[in-house]
Amino acid sequence: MIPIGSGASGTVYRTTWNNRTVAVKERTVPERNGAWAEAASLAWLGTAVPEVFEWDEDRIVMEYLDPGEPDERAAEELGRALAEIHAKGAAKYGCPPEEGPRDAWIGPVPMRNEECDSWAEFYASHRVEPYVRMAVDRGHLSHEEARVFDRSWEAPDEPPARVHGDLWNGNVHWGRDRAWLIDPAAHGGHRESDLAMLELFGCPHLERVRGAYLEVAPFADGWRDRVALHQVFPLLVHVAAFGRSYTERALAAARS
Ligand SMILES: Nc1ncnc2c1ncn2[C@@H]1O[C@H](COP(=O)(O)OP(=O)(O)OP(=O)(O)O)[C@@H](O)[C@H]1O
Repeated sequence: MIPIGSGASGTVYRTTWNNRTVAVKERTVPERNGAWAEAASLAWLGTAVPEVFEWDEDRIVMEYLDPGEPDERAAEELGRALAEIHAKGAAKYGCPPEEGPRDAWIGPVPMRNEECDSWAEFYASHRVEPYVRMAVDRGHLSHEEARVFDRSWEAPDEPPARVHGDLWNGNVHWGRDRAWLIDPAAHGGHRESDLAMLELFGCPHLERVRGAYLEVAPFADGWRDRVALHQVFPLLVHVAAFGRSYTERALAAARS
């Protein structure tokens, strides 16, 4: 077992399994449903993701992805793959991945997938309020600051998309001649959210990824003005999980 990466939830190893080279992600943090949610998310997205061969509560055995360098062609292909995934759709905003758990995780904190009739309701109830509460409880947000998040969240009415759900730069794996999506927290969501999250901490060739995406699946007018709104959720997760260094940015996004 050769360690090849680690993150919030565990360590990833390269090893041999049934005569093939695989990646095994072992959970060092006991997260109920963690492996289940990730395995179900990977299967549900089904495009540009590693194949899952086997999983149990403590580990996922999946296709090993050779490492490579970001390049423009792979970035454009990634944009088109993302459009393809989104277009697979979802039954409702907030629905869990097929055969996946309602109670999942986003990084080191819990994330609940609960069906809602509108994106605005889903976003307020399950992607904003729980993390505002968590951040306040942990002393990372004052009660006065918390009120900034007590607002309505509006994005153009679209059918729910099948979203990756945790699409920050670290969850794009640049392989040999292509890019892969790893570590999803998939659910029925708004497709603008994935692209907005990818922009949050930057991503190599982001313009290429987004350009290729929009060529296939344009967003409604005004999407640039909504990037901050979609970034409120991942920023709040950072505030709740890691503390006040993200508070000002989260507040600014919510005020925009
Ligand atoms: N299938 C794979 N093949 C090759 N390398 C992989 C594979 N899956 C993950 N890795 C490597 O392991 C690293 C950590 O993986 P991953 O993001 O899934 O872990 P994590 O603990 O969920 O991290 P975090 O929650 O902090 O994002 C990745 O950045 C990547 O370099």
